[in-house]
Amino acid sequence: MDSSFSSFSSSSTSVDFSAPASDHLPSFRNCGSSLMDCNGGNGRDALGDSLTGGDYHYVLEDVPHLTDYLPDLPANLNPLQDHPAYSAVKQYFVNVDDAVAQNVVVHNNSPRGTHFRRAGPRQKVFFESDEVHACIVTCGGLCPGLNTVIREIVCGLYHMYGVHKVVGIEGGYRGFYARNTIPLTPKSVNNIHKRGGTILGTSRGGHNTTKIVDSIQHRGINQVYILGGDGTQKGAAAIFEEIRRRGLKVAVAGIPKTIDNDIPVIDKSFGFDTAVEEAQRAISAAHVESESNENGIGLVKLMGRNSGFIAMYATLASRDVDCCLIPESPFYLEGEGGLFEYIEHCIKEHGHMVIVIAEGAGQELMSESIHKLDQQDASGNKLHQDVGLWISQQIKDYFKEKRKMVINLKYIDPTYMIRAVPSIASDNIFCTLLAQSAIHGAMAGYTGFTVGPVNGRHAYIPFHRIIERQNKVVITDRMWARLLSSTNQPSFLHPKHVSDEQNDKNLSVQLVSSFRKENHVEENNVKKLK
Ligand SMILES: Nc1ncnc2c1ncn2[C@@H]1O[C@H](COP(=O)(O)OP(=O)(O)O)[C@@H](O)[C@H]1O
Ligand SMILES: O=P(O)(O)OC[C@H]1O[C@](O)(COP(=O)(O)O)[C@@H](O)[C@@H]1O
Ligand SMILES: [Mg+2]
Repeated sequence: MDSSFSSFSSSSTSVDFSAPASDHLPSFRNCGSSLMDCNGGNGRDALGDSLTGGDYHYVLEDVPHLTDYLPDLPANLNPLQDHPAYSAVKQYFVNVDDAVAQNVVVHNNSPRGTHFRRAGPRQKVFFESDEVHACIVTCGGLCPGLNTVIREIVCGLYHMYGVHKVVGIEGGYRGFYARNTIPLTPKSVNNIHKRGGTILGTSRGGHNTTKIVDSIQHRGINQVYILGGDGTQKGAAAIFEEIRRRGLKVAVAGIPKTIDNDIPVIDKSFGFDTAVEEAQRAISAAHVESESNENGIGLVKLMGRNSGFIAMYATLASRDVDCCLIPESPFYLEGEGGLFEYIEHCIKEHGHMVIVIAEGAGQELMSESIHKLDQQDASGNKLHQDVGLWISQQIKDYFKEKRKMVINLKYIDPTYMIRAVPSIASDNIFCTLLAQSAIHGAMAGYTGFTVGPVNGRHAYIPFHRIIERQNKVVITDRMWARLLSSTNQPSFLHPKHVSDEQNDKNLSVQLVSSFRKENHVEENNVKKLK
């Protein structure tokens, strides 16, 4: 095998079709969490030669199908073929072997690499319309667009597939076993997309796989639509495994929700654009305040627990921001090239400045200067200390005590306002497509998948690819370089400290401490912070 192939096979269960067609087993591919014969006797269309025996280095990271463990499941023709709106569409159904490439930037000798099954309606469905009993649950933090996805799942099931039994699970995962369900109809959800939040309620914690699957089984639910972030998708994967173990005809579909944009593989999560848009209002306010006061500093804290995408994109969009601090890019306060020096430069040069800080930035600095509290939320996510308040105080103290300068710092914390708003128009369309892709996948018998755009095309992605890591800003990528060039802020890093391992979770700390050691910043800095 060509050694270059290894970089394309990020999952340990990936199957390599790189060998010549005659050499490999054409019916094998990666079906979610286990390797299966997905081609024989399972009622599914066989994969065409183009998928399995075509060009070299083609990997399909496929999702499970109900017929993988229920081989005698009968298929029916998709009712959409008689639907007045869709039947006129040329090629409305996706081809059975359509796949979406994970890598679209290639060289003339590149392997074809990893692909995901393309989302969309299939000619064959594995559920009769009147047999479907679907449920929808929303888990984790809020995100603009949740209600739109709920609405579009309900309306899509009703209007595209004639499904009339859809219920909502109240209050996140624990609602499966602790609450009654809410009947959902196109009428009851008609206006919900105009509201922020989730009409179903949400929660952290409370994931009990056995109790949840008992409830699904007991209620006769056979399609489960799960809206949530990385934690939720882990929970969805556990639910799917238990359903498969029990041999139930229940499709489990995940719809990725995260305002932090921390879910990997997909291009972007819904609500993210709304959040960036809403953040502009806070940044503009910070700019106005800072411009109007002598030595004004406007400081805005935005969400981003481990990933700084909202801060980065809001900064790039605004152009009013002079410094953006994110969890992925360590920084330091004092000394040459530090934040304080840069603030002083901006104030002297322009008379004011705007700083955007993501909530997860600078946590390692804070823990050096204040008592560290190792707290978690009910889902096990690390609870951060308020970096906005902390850094405001650090800046004020430094300029008052060390520089004898009067500064006017205005701290704006719009975090919950940003995620509680209704989604903007482009997110509404995105939510609609996600909901419809999820419905088509479940009706076609796929299960154990998350739906999302990969290079602009919706795909079914196995859970393990979604939950194996978090999506982070790569500070050696062009986007971060664009940000640095737009704000003119220091990178806070010596180039030699930036390695390929930069997304290692310990790297922030390593980078900061190695920088300090080499530049003798530690003594001066940490003591002063204390
Ligand atoms: N590893 C896990 N296994 C099973 N369930 C999980 C796991 N991590 C989180 N969950 C559940 O998923 C739900 C949402 O997780 P959380 O991390 O709060 O939000 P998000 O899904 O937005 O990341 C919670 O109900 C939590 O109990
Ligand atoms: O206060 P809450 O509701 O726990 O939410 C805070 C967290 O929720 C988020 O907005 C999103 O997190 P999730 O996507 O994991 O739900 C984070 O940015 C933030 O740290
Ligand atoms: Mg999360």
